Amino acid sequence: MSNFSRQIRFTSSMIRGLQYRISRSFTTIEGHRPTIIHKQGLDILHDPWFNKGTAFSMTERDRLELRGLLPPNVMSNEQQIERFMADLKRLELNARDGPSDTNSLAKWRILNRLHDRNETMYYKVLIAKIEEYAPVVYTPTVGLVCQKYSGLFRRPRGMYFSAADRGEMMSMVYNWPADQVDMIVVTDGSRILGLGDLGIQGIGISIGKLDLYVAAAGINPQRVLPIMIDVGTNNEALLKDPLYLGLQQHRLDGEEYIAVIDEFMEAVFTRWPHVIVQFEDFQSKWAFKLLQRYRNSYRMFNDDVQGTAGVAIAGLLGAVRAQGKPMIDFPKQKIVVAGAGSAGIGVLNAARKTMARMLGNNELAFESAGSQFWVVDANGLITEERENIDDDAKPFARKTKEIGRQGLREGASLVEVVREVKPDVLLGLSAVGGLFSKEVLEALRGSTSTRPAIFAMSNPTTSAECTPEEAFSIVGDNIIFASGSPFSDVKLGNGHIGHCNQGNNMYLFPGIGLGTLLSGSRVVSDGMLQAAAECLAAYMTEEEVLKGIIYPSISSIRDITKQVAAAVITEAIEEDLAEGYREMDVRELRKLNKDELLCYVENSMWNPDYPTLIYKKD
Ligand SMILES: NC(=O)c1ccc[n+]([C@@H]2O[C@H](COP(=O)([O-])OP(=O)(O)OC[C@H]3O[C@@H](n4cnc5c(N)ncnc54)[C@H](O)[C@@H]3O)[C@@H](O)[C@H]2O)c1
Ligand SMILES: O=C(O)C[C@H](O)C(=O)O
Ligand SMILES: [Mg+2]
Repeated sequence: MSNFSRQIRFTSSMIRGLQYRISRSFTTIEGHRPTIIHKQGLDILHDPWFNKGTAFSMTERDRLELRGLLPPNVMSNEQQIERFMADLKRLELNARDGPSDTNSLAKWRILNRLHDRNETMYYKVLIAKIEEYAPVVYTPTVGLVCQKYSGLFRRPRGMYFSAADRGEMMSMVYNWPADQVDMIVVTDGSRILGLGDLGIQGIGISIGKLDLYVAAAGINPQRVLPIMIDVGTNNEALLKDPLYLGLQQHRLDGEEYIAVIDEFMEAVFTRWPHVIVQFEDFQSKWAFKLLQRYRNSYRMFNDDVQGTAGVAIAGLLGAVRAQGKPMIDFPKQKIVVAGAGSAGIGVLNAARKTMARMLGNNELAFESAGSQFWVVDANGLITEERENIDDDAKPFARKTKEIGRQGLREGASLVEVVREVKPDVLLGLSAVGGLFSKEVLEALRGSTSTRPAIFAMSNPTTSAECTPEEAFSIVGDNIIFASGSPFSDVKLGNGHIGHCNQGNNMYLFPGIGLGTLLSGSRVVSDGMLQAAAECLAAYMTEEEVLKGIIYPSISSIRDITKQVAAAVITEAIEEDLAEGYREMDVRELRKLNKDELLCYVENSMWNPDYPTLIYKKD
């Protein structure tokens, strides 16, 4: 559409200006160029990208034929937000007993309606109050939203490709109005958080992830696209629900399934050759296969496999430092992992590689690193005796002889494994709420570590393997604790605080996406992912980790994302993958020193400021 192309042209010239500024100084003052639009009056007020509501100045109201269409008192940005927040604050006052599902959903509705009518203000609120509202637009409330999506759906957001669209996708992509899309988050709804198959309703997770792309990575909201690929659902309740909005058929499988995803990938990359596609919440069965299928030919990554792995590595290294040891001691950690799905296996592979690198990066080192992990799934401890073992889990199956010596056996329960292994780290990616029961946590008291670490990473809150209260009260005040969904810190008896870190892939995926975009790399390489993880690990100071703070606060997510993106770009340049982005071609990119690169990243981030609007006839 012409609006979009105009916007894009302006952004290009802004980047040119930016290059100039980078060469002159490192200030980040963004000149606000006007935006030319081709609509007037009510059409503007009904367009969430241009609507400023009561904040339209009188001159703009005259210029855009808005006079009389709004109440006369022009509000400042601050007043506008204050008026909006009043609704949300009322809800908070009504929720004295803590957040209830009804209350969280009510907050989501209020924010979602704002998103529908005024994008700039929505992101202004989200960025300014990310600590308060990430739990509403992202985990845990987004889980609830997905569970109820068929009922909550009002206005469409994003695109739906279904099994019924086979053969049509190449033309369907042109129904999306934007000529430029930077970031797609796609799901098939088959494993939404720890809530299982939610079919088409899983689109909520793509929307939530992209909200973080805008808020944390400053991706322009006009260039993000949430996508749901509806290949059916195996959720019997949804199949029977007459109000379910998706295809009421069982999921496609095998070649038929792959054909749909192949067609989708070809279609989106034909229309937007530079887009980055993040795969989200695909059941493990497909997560790895699709990643292997596409990662060398498309700009894509799987957040659950690769983003989670990096966040876990950063946390695991933080836990080593919190024990007062150097990171290089990581290969000595004994790690029990509960869950061998896309997330668990992703973490295991990355942790093993990291250990192997520290041990000398040879075959022997890789073998030796493998012996630091004990993996427990729904059928207990995984050993070489396991029948029909998944190829992805096979490298982590324990040898029968070895575990015999440890007093363990195939299928041993989690509590038995923890009791016998006495691990330094207990990490859960099982999607089973409460899996780290009193018995399991009591067994962890026998850990040989001075500061055992517990990662209850499953989402949403109801799927967390344990709460921080349970962990601190049963295992002890000295533990390190992280959970996937947010929990409050715990007050410990001695007046100290038991820190509840949020170990969530939100600390990496926005930076991986932004870094890939700005580097112009055609693929997301292992090295780029590793650089992202190392950057997050290095973000925490010695003082913080010794206090048990191994992940940053979400309030600094924009800064973390900037650093991660710069690390990803640097690695892409080093691996000769970078091709540059728009006017910042790779030669220019190579010339930037570290500070200049950070400045370039920051200047490339979209900020939620109302642009001056100028009307021009189409
Ligand atoms: N914190 C994060 O950033 C993050 C990132 C990705 C995924 N996750 C969470 O991880 C969870 C798992 O995701 P996934 O894609 O790997 O799911 P999945 O369903 O593929 O895997 C779950 C695994 O847990 C195992 N399991 C089930 N019951 C168990 C039990 N009683 N004891 C031990 N293991 C058991 C299953 O056998 C399977 O191996 C989800 O809740 C998801 O929200 C969190
Ligand atoms: O969505 C999240 O909060 C993290 C992760 O991607 C998950 O699937 O749980
Ligand atoms: Mg996910």
